[in-house]
Amino acid sequence: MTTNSLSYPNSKLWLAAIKPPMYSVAIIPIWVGTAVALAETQTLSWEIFITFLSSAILIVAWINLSNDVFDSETGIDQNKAHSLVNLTGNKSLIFRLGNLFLALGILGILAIAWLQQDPTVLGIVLLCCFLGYTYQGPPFRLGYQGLGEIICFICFGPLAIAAAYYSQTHSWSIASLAASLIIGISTSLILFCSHFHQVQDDLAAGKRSPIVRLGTAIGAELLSWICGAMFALIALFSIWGIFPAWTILTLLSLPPALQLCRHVGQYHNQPDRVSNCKFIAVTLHFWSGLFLGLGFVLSAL
Ligand SMILES: C/C(=C\COP(=O)(O)OP(=O)(O)O)CCC[C@H](C)CCC[C@H](C)CCCC(C)C
Ligand SMILES: O=C(O)C1=CC(=O)c2ccccc2C1=O
Repeated sequence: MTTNSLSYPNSKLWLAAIKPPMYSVAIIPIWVGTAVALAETQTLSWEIFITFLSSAILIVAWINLSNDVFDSETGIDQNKAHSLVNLTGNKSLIFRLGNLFLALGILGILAIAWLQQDPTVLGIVLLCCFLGYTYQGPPFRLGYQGLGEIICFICFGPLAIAAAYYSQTHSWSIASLAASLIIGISTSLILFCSHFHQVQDDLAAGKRSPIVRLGTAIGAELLSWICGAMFALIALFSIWGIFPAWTILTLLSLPPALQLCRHVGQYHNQPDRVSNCKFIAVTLHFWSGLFLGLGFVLSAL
């Protein structure tokens, strides 16, 4: 088996660089927006759903590849063996590959806009891509000011879910807006958790992530409050009748939420031990999003 200078098998480094579980952030908002549309209209265009899903995956691939490119320019990824730029030693290849994914992703959304003779979805997705660029690309690099979580919330929550819902219905809805708040929170939690183990590297590169600003102890406490608020919102939206009763299924994702809060609470200041918390947050995002969408689909039957 091929190994690198740190004696990690190269296959593991490549998997860590490609981050397959992270593509949950592309799938879930399209699934939830489409599920709300199905529940409200009893109709579903599979063609639009599959095209939107493929485009979202390609766009998230672009944001990840370009993140490695832009981070290689600021030096923040110097110690990150699983950066695609460090692994290949070819920044321009990763940049061009990322741009190809972006172009293909936008092409899929263009096809939806052309098919429906309506540019609304295209406009929303282009706005997402621009905001995603401002997170990491020059001259903005807003992630370095600690603004990543807000951008993430807006893009993967209200914007992505409104676009997925609109692509099916050509209208807007309160339920889809409420669902987007839940998905926006759970997606931002992933980014928030990804900063706990990177405080030293972030400080050295001048990146003032929320965890650099707050410290790991307050960050861990805030994480528990945000998780609590997320489940409280789900319960309130169900009680108020904005969500159908079946969405109570989302409570089945409480175990990963509890695991995440306990794990970060215990190890917030131990980078080696807390480094996997991002993937517990992905598990929470995946299951809560899956059950939330399922709740809407079941209510349509
Ligand atoms: C690449 C992202 C985070 C990595 O951040 P960081 O540099 O701290 O981590 P590493 O240590 O791994 O280098 C994700 C950033 C997401 C961004 C804030 C918002 C992106 C918006 C998307 C373009 C929206 C896609 C919408 C689609 C689902 C229709
Ligand atoms: O590599 C990462 O840490 C992340 C990649 C990514 O695409 C994403 C998307 C939405 C929220 C968080 C994250 C990451 O943390």
